[in-house]
Amino acid sequence: MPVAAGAAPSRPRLLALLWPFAALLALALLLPLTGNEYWALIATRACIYWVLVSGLNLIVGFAGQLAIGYVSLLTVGAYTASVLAAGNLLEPLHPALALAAAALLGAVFGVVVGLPALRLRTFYFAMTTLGFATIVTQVALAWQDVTGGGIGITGPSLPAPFDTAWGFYYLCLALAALCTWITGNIARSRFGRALVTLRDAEVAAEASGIAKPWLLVLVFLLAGALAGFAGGLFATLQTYITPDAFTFDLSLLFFIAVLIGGRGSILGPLLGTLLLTLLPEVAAPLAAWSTFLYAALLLVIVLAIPGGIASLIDPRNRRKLPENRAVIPRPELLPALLGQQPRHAGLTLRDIVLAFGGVRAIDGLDLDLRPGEVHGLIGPNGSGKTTTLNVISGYYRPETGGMTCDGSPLPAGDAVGRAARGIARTFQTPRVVGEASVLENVMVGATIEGRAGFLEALLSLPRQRREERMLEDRARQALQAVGLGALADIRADRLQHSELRFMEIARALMLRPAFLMLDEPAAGLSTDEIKRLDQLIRGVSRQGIGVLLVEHHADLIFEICDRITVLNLGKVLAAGTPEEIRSHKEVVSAYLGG
Ligand SMILES: Nc1ncnc2c1ncn2[C@@H]1O[C@H](COP(=O)(O)OP(=O)(O)OP(=O)(O)O)[C@@H](O)[C@H]1O
Repeated sequence: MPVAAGAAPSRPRLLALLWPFAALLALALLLPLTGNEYWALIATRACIYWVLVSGLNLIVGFAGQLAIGYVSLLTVGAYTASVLAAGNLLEPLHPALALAAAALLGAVFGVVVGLPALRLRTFYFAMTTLGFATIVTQVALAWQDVTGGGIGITGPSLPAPFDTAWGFYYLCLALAALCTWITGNIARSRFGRALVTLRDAEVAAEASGIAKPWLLVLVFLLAGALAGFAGGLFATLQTYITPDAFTFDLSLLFFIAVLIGGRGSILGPLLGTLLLTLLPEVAAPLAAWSTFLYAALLLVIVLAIPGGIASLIDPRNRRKLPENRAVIPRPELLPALLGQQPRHAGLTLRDIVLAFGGVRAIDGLDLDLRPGEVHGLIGPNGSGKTTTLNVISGYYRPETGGMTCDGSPLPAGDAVGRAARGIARTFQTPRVVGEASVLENVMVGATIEGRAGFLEALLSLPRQRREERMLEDRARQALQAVGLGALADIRADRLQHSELRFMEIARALMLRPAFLMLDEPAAGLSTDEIKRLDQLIRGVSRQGIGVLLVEHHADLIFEICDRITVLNLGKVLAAGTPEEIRSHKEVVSAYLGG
């Protein structure tokens, strides 16, 4: 039921997805029937918090960035709106314009706060967001002429019909609903899937051509604008603000609302925000203990339900899976999925050298990968096979040597650019997003084909919806082809190891690649599964795709490869057809044995 990052759902699934939101909205619309203005105040506050948390959710819950000090953007928005409406800096602005300016400044500061995330990891980034929150509060205190310093400043007051408790409540409710809709749209778009893939499987995201900096900047812009706007609304609700209103507790509330809600969900954090806003009211005598209550609630959720509220309400967790299921690929579906590759010049490596400290992992390697051929790369452990794959896919930058792809140079060390050159890969240990469905994981493979921009995704415009439908159809086709069609809507972390290997192949095929590099795809597979993998790889190469196969299963290698390169201590020990390799004396004694 949570709106997880993912594919455009079919109609019954859409209804299942939407009814909790519709029920919450119906309850919220009926709230004025209570006639109790105190509830109007609490519910308005919950709506305003959600405007902020909905954006923060994309950063924390989807992108996995620990932005703890997000109260700073609420502060920036609240002061911007108040100062501009009061005319302390310029001529007084209309409150609506002051709120718009708060969103604008929030967006700018959102990016400023977010930029360190491009370089810093987890806790270091969390610390910078906290540092920023302190700076903003100090500026609000010190800039007395404008902000009123410790004495504070009057918040904007909106004109009729928003100048009554219920009038303002309806405005905030409409804005909260709008935020739910737009962030849900992002979550279900290629941008949402890209965010969770960057969070859980960064190398797989890069291999699919997903560029982290741009994506994060867009999300920081959006989340900052929402937080700034929420700040303006907060100042309106409070009618008067001082720096004390923006406590660390409040920042903690926003952050914990996302965590207890669950990562990669919209409904979970929405319920988390409601819970945390209502909790101090229900337990009013414990108000002084609110930080303690938040921390205790967080501990209970983390220990008892690590996936948060979202995991409790996610139907993909409950659907029973057949016990003795088998992956039966259908290579006959590959022509429709992949089309026929146009003839191209292949992929070449010349004189590649790469050393790690004193270890020459690759030492003068030449390799030619031709279209429509399966090229085996074999050798003992530590001979440089995976390193070769990482050099081709741009993760490692060789010290010397050059590469070309289809006749033009392949720049070293550009992992994100490989997808656009038609180079796809799988990993020795499958890199997947466990909390996303199998279908969503596979759809990530064709992220770079999306033409609809962030704004189109935000508003779910026709081109965006059309592309999503096409992408979902193709991903289902790819899953049928590798034999996982029946598991498309299951969470990936419920799959067996062998199924994950086939899922990674489906994700790579989504790119309709010119070259496919498979890193030990048969590892952990049963004999039957290896036979089926064999059929699948042959099917792929028949479509004109050049396959580079790194493998330890000699039977598979000699069965399907057109050419084989044998590495030893980073050097080519032998290269040729399977027959030539089988009768190569040094290979037999060094690697094949006997
Ligand atoms: N990131 C790294 N830092 C330091 N040394 C590394 C790194 N990656 C690989 N090596 C070293 O480079 C050599 C080649 O490693 P590589 O993983 O490419 O071998 P491989 O043939 O793929 O082995 P396996 O079959 O065990 O996967 C090894 O000696 C390994 O220890």
